[in-house]
Amino acid sequence: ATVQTADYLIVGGGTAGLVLANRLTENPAVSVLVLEAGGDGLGNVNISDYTRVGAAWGTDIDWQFPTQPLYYANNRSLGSAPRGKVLGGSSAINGDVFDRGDAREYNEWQALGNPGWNFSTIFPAEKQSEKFYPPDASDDIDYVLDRHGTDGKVASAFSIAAPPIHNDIIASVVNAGGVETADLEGGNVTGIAHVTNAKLPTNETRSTSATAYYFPYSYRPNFKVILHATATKIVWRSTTPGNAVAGGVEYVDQNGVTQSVSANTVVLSAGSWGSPPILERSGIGNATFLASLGIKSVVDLPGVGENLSEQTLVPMQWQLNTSLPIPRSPFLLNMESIQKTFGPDNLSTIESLLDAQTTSLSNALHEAHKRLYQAEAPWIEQFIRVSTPASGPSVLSMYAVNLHPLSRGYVHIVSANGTEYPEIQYNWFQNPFDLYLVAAACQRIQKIANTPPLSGWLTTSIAPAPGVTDIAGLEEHIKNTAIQTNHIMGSALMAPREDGGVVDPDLKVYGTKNVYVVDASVIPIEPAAHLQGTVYAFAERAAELFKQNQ
Ligand SMILES: Cc1cc2nc3c(=O)[nH]c(=O)nc-3n(C[C@H](O)[C@H](O)[C@H](O)COP(=O)(O)OP(=O)(O)OC[C@H]3O[C@@H](n4cnc5c(N)ncnc54)[C@H](O)[C@@H]3O)c2cc1C
Repeated sequence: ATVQTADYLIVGGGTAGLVLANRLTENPAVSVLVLEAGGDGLGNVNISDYTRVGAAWGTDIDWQFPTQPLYYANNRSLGSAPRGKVLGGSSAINGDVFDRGDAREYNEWQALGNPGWNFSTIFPAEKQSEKFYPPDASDDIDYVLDRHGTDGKVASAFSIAAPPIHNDIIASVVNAGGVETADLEGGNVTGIAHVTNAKLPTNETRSTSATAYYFPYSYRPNFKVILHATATKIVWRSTTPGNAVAGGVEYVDQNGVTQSVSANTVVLSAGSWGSPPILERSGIGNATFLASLGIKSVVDLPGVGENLSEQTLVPMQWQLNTSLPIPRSPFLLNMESIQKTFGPDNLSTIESLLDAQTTSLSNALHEAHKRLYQAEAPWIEQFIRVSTPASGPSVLSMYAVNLHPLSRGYVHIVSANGTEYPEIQYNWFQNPFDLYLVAAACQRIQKIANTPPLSGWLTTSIAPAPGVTDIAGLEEHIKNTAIQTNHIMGSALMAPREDGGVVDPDLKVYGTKNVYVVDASVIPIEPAAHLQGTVYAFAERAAELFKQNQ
């Protein structure tokens, strides 16, 4: 086997991994080696054309992770779930929405026992990651420049001009008691506004972590990437209890041959379904579970693979009375608190459901969610777009997204075999709070749709069927139609060890001397946003920490 060495070995050249690799290699004295299971993706139009959302799913640049049937949603199967298997990772195949979370959410990262992780450190990291291109005045899209970064690496811009119906959608949200905001960035994510894409407007191509953080810097001699290299497990130099030392990583190359690389520091950036399985195969996880698979325990860490969080998305759609001359409009996002969703007089049932601890959510996370509620943090997103099929009238979609689900799933290996898919269970709606909340969110969307001037555009409801307006009927609609946002996180939680944590605030895995996780799996509280903007900011801040600790 070929042996290469580096100061830092980063497993996964995805969204977070390439940010860290880029920032560390700014110092020519530091060498970084990235192992990426996929290829470079160069020339793949399903990556570069950001409007082709979904075209890459099910192809060779998608992992196509199998998922378990949803026990609490009529045992429905979602089949396989997409994750990017290519340089850039999921930033290369995602929906390309680019936005960030609320200050109240980032401050809860710190309140959970992670000093230094709060809005005052994340906001500068957000700006550091972004290069914002303001829209033309003729596009009729508001923004606030100082909420954006203008000097960072990920290009962001609004997509095409908004059609006139958008002003009526905004007016109906306001008429139904909501608020309009000029720009959802900057830490107060409340109200309705347009949202940017990660794209370079000069040539209308997608900005990924590979186009932003790798390709322009691949000339650096200290920044090496091995493609088609699937890491299987950590190779230990010593397994002294409480202080295990990694010597490197084993991987399978494109010919199926096992190779190894050595490094002073091992960083897992293989994503929320990629990093926990590598830890488990390396002996880090629930010791009893690992013993059942014949794996010797190195660190007994029951939080590994647990606490998997995924925001659900429920379709609410109406037929328009006209066919608009656009295939699809840009996205509008309306972010609202639970108090807004229910109205002030209808909170008692949801409060008692929120108080009940019925899931595997740790007490610390449960308390954090209660504080978010008290602070009236954004909790429900309405993800809004108008699209026009090849024939027939246009369709208004106002998806209901639960930003802070209490139900938690898991990802665990099924054998010690390094390339076998893990078992993934989302566990949606295990906690009745989630189902009831989303049903009320659907009613809130129906109220907005029935409010002028938007109501004047709409004919029949497509989803759910016309007349389904009561909580019970909407709960069935939710169970039968909820799909992923693909914002998975939390499966290698940054939290105190006694609260199910896997990494400490320096992102170091408990019980090890030199193993870290830097990807969405450590993020402890969901942002009121689509996840990539937060992952970029998180990884920028992680890189700062690594540099400080060098
Ligand atoms: C279909 C889809 C749509 C989405 N839509 C949006 C959206 O519109 N807006 C938004 O903000 N967010 C969106 N997201 C979420 C966002 O893209 C992710 O949260 C984010 O990219 C995750 O970053 P990450 O670094 O944790 O993982 P990833 O970017 O997935 O990186 C993990 C990397 O590790 C590699 N890897 C995994 N295992 C191994 C191994 N064993 N050996 C070597 N390499 C390995 C993978 O190939 C990949 O390159 C979407 C995600 C998906 C999948």
